[in-house]
Amino acid sequence: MQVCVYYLVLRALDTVEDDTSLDTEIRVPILRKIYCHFYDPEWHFSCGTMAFKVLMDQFHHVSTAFLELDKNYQEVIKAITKRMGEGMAKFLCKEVETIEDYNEYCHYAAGLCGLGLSKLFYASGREDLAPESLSISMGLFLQKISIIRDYLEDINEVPKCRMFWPRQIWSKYATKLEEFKYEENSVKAVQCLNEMVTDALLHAEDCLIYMSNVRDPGLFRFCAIPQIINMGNLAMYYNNVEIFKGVVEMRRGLCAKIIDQTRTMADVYRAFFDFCCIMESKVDRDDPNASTTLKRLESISKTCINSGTLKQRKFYIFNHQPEFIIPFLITSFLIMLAIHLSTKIP
Ligand SMILES: CC(C)=CCC/C(C)=C/CC/C(C)=C/COP(=O)(O)OP(=O)(O)O
Repeated sequence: MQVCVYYLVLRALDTVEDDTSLDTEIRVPILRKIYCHFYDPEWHFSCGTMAFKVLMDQFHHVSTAFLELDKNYQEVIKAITKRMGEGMAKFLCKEVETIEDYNEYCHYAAGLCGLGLSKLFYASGREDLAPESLSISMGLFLQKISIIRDYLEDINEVPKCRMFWPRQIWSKYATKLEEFKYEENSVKAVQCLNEMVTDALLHAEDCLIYMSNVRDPGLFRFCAIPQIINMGNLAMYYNNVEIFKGVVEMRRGLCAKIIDQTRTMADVYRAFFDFCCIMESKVDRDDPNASTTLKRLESISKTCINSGTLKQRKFYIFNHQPEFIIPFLITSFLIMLAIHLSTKIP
């Protein structure tokens, strides 16, 4: 229940932050003060679209549920919402220029979410309190991959584009971030993408340490499944020009397999190791960041190998093969059946 309320509260913050149809001057005070409205069951603020609009229009359900939580949980949720709202408000008025800004923005948008979750796990008595920096890395790793994936959506946002890729990185490859949308800039766009992926890889090892310390099986799956999907997405985005053309998403079958088969830390090491191998195989030696990328991948792979748990290797690597073969076999069978039946019918 506490995680559900926490999610809805943070989703409300995100909805206010994302609604570019509202002026910054309107959104900033809402972001800064939303935590005060948890105590006012009448409060709501109409913004966002679809399910997010329903959430905002009927926010009283969230505040009612919030007030039913234990005081310990309320304090954690309130404190994180306050800090996150402040940070998001800061970045509505400021561009992400440097890598330091990028890390700071991701800290507010997701690092704090990780910190709050660790505090909720601790308050529930199911976990020890995780070190802050590891909790923050769990959020940063997810957030950075989300920012990489959303390049096109953010740049095409109306009425005003949004830019979370740091200028310090993209300015090495373009004079304007939107240049990456155009086919003729594909080579530079992919080089920039690869640098963004290489930067995100910095958080993978912290995530492995964090997850290796989670004891409760339910909480472990809650943490591990999104991180494996995240690492798989990162492998898919690396060196992939499609990021600049539309949505690139992991196949649902592979997501389902991850959800179904993730139980222990050995499953996480195996997945991270396989996705590192996939990325390694995609590194173009002429890429300006190739050696840094390879170094980071090697370091993550070593952590997985040193865990001593990699028995069933290449679990995710070869899996696309059967998924390709099955539709092929079904089609072949249907064709043969059709031929057979056509010879029987006079
Ligand atoms: C300790 C621990 C378990 C930490 C995890 C912290 C956590 C869940 C951070 C959220 C990160 C993230 C990418 C949110 C956006 O989701 P989205 O893809 O729905 O984003 P969007 O709709 O805003 O694009």
